[in-house]
Amino acid sequence: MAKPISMEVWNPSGKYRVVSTKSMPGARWIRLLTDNDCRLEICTDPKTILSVDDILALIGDRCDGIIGQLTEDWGEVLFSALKRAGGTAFSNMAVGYNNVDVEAANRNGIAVGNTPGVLTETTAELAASLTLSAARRIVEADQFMRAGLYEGWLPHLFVGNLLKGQTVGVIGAGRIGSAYARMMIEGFKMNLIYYDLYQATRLEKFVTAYGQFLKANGEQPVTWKRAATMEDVLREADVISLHPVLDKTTYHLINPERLAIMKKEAVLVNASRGPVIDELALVEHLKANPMFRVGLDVFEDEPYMKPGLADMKNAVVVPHIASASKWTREGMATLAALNVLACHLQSFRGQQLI
Ligand SMILES: NC(=O)C1=CN([C@@H]2O[C@H](COP(=O)(O)OP(=O)(O)OC[C@H]3O[C@@H](n4cnc5c(N)ncnc54)[C@H](O)[C@@H]3O)[C@@H](O)[C@H]2O)C=CC1
Ligand SMILES: O=C(O)C(=O)CO
Repeated sequence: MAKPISMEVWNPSGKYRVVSTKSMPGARWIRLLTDNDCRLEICTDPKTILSVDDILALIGDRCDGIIGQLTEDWGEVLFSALKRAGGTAFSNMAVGYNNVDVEAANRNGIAVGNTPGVLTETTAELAASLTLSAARRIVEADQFMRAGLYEGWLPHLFVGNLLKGQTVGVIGAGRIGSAYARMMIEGFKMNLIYYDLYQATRLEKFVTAYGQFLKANGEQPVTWKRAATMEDVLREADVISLHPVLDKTTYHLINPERLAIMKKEAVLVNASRGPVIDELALVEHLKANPMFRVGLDVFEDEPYMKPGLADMKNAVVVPHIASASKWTREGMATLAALNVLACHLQSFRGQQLI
């Protein structure tokens, strides 16, 4: 087992030992735990991604509940160690839980929580930012400016794509996909085509009502369509944003065949999970189609990019920051603490947790 790693301790005399593998924004989550008789231990090791061995050392011989991160591998080894340490609750500080083996948690009697909802708008806003940056070549133009290359206005300088009146395609129209769709429809009057396993009834109603509003005001109404296949979205849309969960059905959902049917000047955005795109195939597609642009928040082998991606001018890349607003990150931390309290510490029954 790895040597014990550095910890910051809150409320040392608390009855329940709760561990957080990272420091998280805000003070509310700390207060919630310490006010509810928890001894909170926050790992302060500077290592960005903790290994399974590091986390085993954090769990130790006694741990009632633990808050972990999406970069960590939560499987049988950790859940059985948590069970042996007397723990019954784990919360991921994320909505995505593809890093968590829920069946292993169930086998070991560990309740699992995630933090949906508080990051919906923040993540959708970042997807919208990536869409605009890619469509209007913001990063390329910024680099050009800083390199002192600007000699004056030119008719062909950094010509990009107009969004208004174009079609936005959303794959995975859940909380974030629907919020993104609304931003693009309301903000840029785009038409919608979406693909999801389930019907996005509220989104459809919104687009219908907004279309009627535009028409009543003498403007071109926006439209929506639920696609029968993902291929329909890829063929028809000018902008495609990916928002599904990552599981077996969405792994490499964007592959060479599907890239080939997209419009040559399409914009593809991914703020879901990296492995939803076959990143090597994407690099080849970007090389062969300079007018095809992508905005990526997530990568197949984070923190790395596949060879060649960093050289592509038609790619905008940011380091998994889609949920990085202060309000959201504090909300995620608060939800994670509540998950541990609500799932595990039954003795708090009847207490006001918020
Ligand atoms: N980049 C970032 O920082 C963030 C990334 N995420 C990612 O976004 C994902 C979505 O989050 P939410 O919208 O809150 O979840 P959600 O559960 O509301 O939406 C996911 C949608 O994907 C759909 N879906 C599942 N399998 C599909 C398939 N094979 N084809 C098409 N659609 C499919 C579901 O039916 C659902 O509507 C998370 O699982 C997470 O991985 C979430 C937050 C921040
Ligand atoms: O919540 C998630 O799933 C993330 O990716 C973190 O923002």
